[in-house]
Amino acid sequence: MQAFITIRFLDILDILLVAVLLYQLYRFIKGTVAFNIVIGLFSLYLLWLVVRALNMQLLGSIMGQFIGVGVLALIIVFHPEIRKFLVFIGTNYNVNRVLSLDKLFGTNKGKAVGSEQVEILVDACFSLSKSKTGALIVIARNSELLEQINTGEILNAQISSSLLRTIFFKNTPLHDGAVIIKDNIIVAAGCILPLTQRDVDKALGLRHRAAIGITENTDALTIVVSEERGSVSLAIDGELKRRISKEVLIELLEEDLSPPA
Ligand SMILES: Nc1ncnc2c1ncn2[C@@H]1O[C@H](COP(=O)(O)OP(=O)(O)OP(=O)(O)O)[C@@H](O)[C@H]1O
Repeated sequence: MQAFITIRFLDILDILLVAVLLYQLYRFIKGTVAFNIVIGLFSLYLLWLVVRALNMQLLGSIMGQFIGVGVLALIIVFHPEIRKFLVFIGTNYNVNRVLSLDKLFGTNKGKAVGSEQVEILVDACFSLSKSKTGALIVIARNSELLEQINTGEILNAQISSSLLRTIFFKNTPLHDGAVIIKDNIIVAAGCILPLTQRDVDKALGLRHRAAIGITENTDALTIVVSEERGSVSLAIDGELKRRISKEVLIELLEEDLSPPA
């Protein structure tokens, strides 16, 4: 007897790819207003299917017209999200890790920040925390962050605790904005980062929103020192680990900055 449904390997791959894409899309829009819009549109689509199944002509044709222009409307409404999503696909560290030219040609640069520099960095952060000096330090990994670097002042200086404390010293020209570190070098200071659009704790201000924002679409890590509370937090993959101790920060940095196996 002929099997009623035949499932090919490609069908399974197809379903898996759609599932991964939907999951990435969910992660991307979760907590944003786009999530509510998607739920609203999906409910409308389900309603339209029911209306069609019940053969309700008038309502069906009105909703059909609406759904007919739906794709165009979606592109217009979600223009910023679609742009961000495409950038995310292109710069996401997982994709970069798999397709990395460095890896292909065996020129992997190793750790973005060496163990010695991690210690200097952490010392500087806790010294800033003690004096309640606000700071925002981004460590770039595979993402180049050129767009953000270009908004600041290029320094290309060795990582040193005194330099970091000087940069963030209140009322100096470079204390506003973020420092970006790449390949063991302080590349730039006074950089402007994208703010997260997600619903975060209302107690978090712009510095913390910027720390989260840059890690949502890139594989960068961000250390943020609160000027108000003196607490130190670390943002990774759009999540903020708040009020962490010196030991935990060193541990997390060592773990996350290790080159991919
Ligand atoms: N988009 C941005 N990119 C980089 N730095 C930013 C950005 N927006 C704000 N900042 C920095 O954050 C500072 C303002 O921080 P704000 O007090 O709003 O944040 P916060 O999260 O409450 O931090 P704190 O706990 O230190 O007060 C600004 O002076 C500026 O240095």
